[in-house]
Amino acid sequence: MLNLSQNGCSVWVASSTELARTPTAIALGKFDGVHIGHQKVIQPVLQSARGEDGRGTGEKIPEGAPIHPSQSSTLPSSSGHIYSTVVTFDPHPQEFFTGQPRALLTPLDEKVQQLRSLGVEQLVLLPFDKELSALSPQDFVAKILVQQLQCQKISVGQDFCFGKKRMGTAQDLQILAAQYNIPVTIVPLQTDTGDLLKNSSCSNTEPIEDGRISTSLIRQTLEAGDIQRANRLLGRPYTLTGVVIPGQQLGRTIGFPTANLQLPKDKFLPLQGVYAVRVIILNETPENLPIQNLGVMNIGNRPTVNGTHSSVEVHLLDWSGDLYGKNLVVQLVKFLRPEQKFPALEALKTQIQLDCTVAREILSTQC
Ligand SMILES: Nc1ncnc2c1ncn2[C@@H]1O[C@H](COP(=O)(O)OP(=O)(O)OP(=O)(O)O)[C@@H](O)[C@H]1O
Ligand SMILES: Cc1cc2nc3c(=O)[nH]c(=O)nc-3n(C[C@H](O)[C@H](O)[C@H](O)CO)c2cc1C
Repeated sequence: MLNLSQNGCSVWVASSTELARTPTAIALGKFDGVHIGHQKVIQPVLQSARGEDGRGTGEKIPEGAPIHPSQSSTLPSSSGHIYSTVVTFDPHPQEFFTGQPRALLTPLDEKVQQLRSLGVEQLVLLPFDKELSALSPQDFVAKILVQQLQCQKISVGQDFCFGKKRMGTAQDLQILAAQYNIPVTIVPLQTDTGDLLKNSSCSNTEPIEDGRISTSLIRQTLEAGDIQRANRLLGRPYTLTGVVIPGQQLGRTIGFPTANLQLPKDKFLPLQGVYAVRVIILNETPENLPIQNLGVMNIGNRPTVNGTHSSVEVHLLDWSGDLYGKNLVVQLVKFLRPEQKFPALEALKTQIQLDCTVAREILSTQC
């Protein structure tokens, strides 16, 4: 088990049910993106851990309290505390069935950060393998949720499916869990009303998409470069988080040094091209408030300089200094243009200058 801790707040990440802290209030799902639909599913388990629904005492575990991993096997909590827990699958079931690695909106570290900011105490990663995928819905509830995780309450989205061949529905879960006196909240699917309203005023020959907020919709939206919509569906900006690595030291020669980001290899990338972004340089000292900078980012192969591989690089406006080895959080705000091959570096330089002007204008008006 891995304890990721920052500012005294911890999310316990248990890679097996034996390592989980119990009893639990469980939000079940894949939760890639931790978007606003996911957040609604997670909400009820936070309430129960706070004791607002009469289950559990709501007794607070001191933030960052050191818990030794050897103490952490399904210990019933002596305080009566119910751990707000997200239970998910690792690898993503689709990756298991197809054998193809799947790019994620929120790779593990980012998912943990997002869950922490919502107030989740524990993330349990169920190893998705042949054995787990063959469990019947009845066995999944009895063995994993009840026996191993000592679940007191469950929350799922309306389209949740589980067990062998995805046979079990959210309603089945409700019926099965009722046998153990465990209440199940089924959260209705959230829709993107902003776009539904827009669609309803469009010509009626266009297919009206149902606007259901989903990981796939956000991936499509990012692939199309519609960052504003993706951010609305996520309930926060889509971010690329990584460490700055050295490149060919070319950027500085054209007056635009760029921090090259190394991202988790399973991070989902949006449409290639140039973006207006905000950049947080993560401090080594957590007491200091992180500083937010304005910037421009390019995702692409840099055809003008005969680049051989795709890179993600950011130029910070009105900033100078050394970023090598630092961790940056890049928040995407708006797609500006596709990447182009310029006949000469001078033309690229003129274009980047223009990109900076446009980005400055956008970033001064949009969040
Ligand atoms: N405004 C700025 N924005 C981004 N990086 C900056 C800025 N000012 C200074 N730097 C520093 O300069 C480095 C980038 O310089 P430069 O682009 O010349 O070389 P590089 O890292 O080898 O990248 P590339 O291969 O893209 O040229 C950054 O990693 C950072 O340490
Ligand atoms: C805002 C911005 C826009 C860029 N646009 C392009 C582009 O259109 N074509 C290209 O080949 N490289 C582009 N680059 C990458 C550029 O070639 C690279 O930063 C330098 O050559 C240094 O590696 C861009 C970089 C930035 C920061």
